Amino acid sequence: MQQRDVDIAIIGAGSAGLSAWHAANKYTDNVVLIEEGEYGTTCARVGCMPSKLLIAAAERAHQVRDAAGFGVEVENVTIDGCAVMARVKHERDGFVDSVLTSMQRIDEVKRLEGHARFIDAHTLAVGEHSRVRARNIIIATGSRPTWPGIFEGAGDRLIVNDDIFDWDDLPESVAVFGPGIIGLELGQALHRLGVRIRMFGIGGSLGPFQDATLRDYADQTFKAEFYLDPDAEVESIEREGDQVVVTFLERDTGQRLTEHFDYLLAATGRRPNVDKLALENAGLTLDDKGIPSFNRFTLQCLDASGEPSHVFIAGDADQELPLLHEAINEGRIAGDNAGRYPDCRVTQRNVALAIVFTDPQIATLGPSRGELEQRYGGHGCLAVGEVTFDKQGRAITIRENQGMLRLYAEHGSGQFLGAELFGPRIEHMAHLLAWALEQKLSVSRMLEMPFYHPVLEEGLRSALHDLNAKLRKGPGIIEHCMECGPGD
Ligand SMILES: Cc1cc2nc3c(=O)[nH]c(=O)nc-3n(C[C@H](O)[C@H](O)[C@H](O)COP(=O)(O)OP(=O)(O)OC[C@H]3O[C@@H](n4cnc5c(N)ncnc54)[C@H](O)[C@@H]3O)c2cc1C
Ligand SMILES: NC(=O)c1ccc[n+]([C@@H]2O[C@H](COP(=O)([O-])OP(=O)(O)OC[C@H]3O[C@@H](n4cnc5c(N)ncnc54)[C@H](O)[C@@H]3O)[C@@H](O)[C@H]2O)c1
Repeated sequence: MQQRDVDIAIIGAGSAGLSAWHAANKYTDNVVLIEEGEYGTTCARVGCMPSKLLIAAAERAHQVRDAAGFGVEVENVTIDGCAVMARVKHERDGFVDSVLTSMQRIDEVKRLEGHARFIDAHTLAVGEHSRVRARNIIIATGSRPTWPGIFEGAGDRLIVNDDIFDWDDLPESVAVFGPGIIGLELGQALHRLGVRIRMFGIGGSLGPFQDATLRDYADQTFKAEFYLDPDAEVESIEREGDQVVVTFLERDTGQRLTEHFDYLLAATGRRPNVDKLALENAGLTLDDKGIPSFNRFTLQCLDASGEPSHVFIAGDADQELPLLHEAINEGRIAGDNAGRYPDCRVTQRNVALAIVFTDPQIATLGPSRGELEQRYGGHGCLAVGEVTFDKQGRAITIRENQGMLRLYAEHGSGQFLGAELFGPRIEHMAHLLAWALEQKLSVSRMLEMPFYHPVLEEGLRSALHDLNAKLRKGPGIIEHCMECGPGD
């Protein structure tokens, strides 16, 4: 049994762990990075990057098929599933390689391979081979997919996102369970690549939407493209030969259908990897899901008496905002504070920003609609402005005139509070709005910003006009805005 004494031990060499490692190394070179699985990060291996590669192929297929709408005839569009997957895997391997190359800068003696668990508040066991005693510990263990027991009926035809990126060819059919972020992104991409899909949800929830108006709009939009039932009645899931047999009531007809699929994709949420850390030995306060309670500005976990401890948590492991940029920011804050401990600094956190790479794209920024309702709704202080893209000029020119924006602001101050967005190329507009939110701009001030013509952001300007009118700080757009160009 190897015994190590270190200043800082980091559990997990994912995006949060690597970011923590770089920050902590500015304070001490006695840091150890512990990893139980493959190096390369979830983001590069099975998350953000391969999913966006698959989506990019699907977008191209969709554009080619849609070309006829512009008078451009493309005949015999075929999808070569093997070529699609070969590109996904080739580019994915490139992203993983770049992570592995940067990891080579970490001295081998500073890495430990094996599963880490707490022996006591300052001691970790790593596999059966090492014990690490650390002044500070950073938990950066990420998350993993989770699914209900009924899916087990699918046997080894039950897959998660990781499995898709191992395929050599595209299958004929997939039953997608969970119209959340992963389900919508991957399900729509598979559909556009010619895979027969049905998408089943539970309780009506769809993507990250909290705004019911927007959720209904998006539901109708996606439903027009592929079979989607966010509140599905699935009666059974069974295995038959090499296939999964799903019996369900069809959304519009209520008819009982039994269909065969090659796979069942479970996209029903992720759980943080904190359940196998023996946290009961760490002397921390745990919440009702077994996740350490922590301060989001220092990333410090609370000890059993509720005081800031020497243990930190970052990335998907804390489940607060399971997104890549948050994992990196949190890793940096945790690494920095572990290095400074006990003189930990409170760090400014960015406004929440999340983008879903469906078509139309989805984005949320600022506090959720639920939080805003709680803070402002009951007092009649929340104003909502909206616009649809149906008649928006630029969106019509590119045949992407589907979508709706819902923007929120505070009555009185007129301050912009956040938004839920669904529309063409929303990733860019979401950044503009997140930056405006960071700057604490009022809606009137945002309307003073330059808007080019003809661009999708003119749709945003219309939503801002509507919001400003709801705030009673300016006129709404009654008909077409005379100051604007056509199709604002
Ligand atoms: C399909 C998919 C698509 C996504 N797309 C996006 C996107 O477009 N944009 C975006 O912002 N986010 C996206 N995400 C989310 C993003 O990938 C995660 O938020 C991010 O990768 C989390 O990083 P992390 O460091 O917390 O976890 P990870 O990168 O998973 O690292 C955790 C590491 O800890 C290790 N570990 C766990 N337990 C132990 C232990 N006990 N001992 C030792 N090691 C351990 C694991 O093996 C793992 O390597 C996506 C996720 C998925 C699944
Ligand atoms: N573009 C991005 O930034 C991106 C992309 C992918 C993943 N992610 C991250 O990964 C996280 C996890 O994504 P996810 O899609 O797995 O989780 P999610 O929470 O977004 O969605 C899970 C969905 O599954 C549904 N569901 C739950 N149980 C079900 C059941 N029994 N049958 C049918 N549906 C069921 C839920 O109602 C929900 O709609 C996200 O929260 C996000 O932070 C981000």
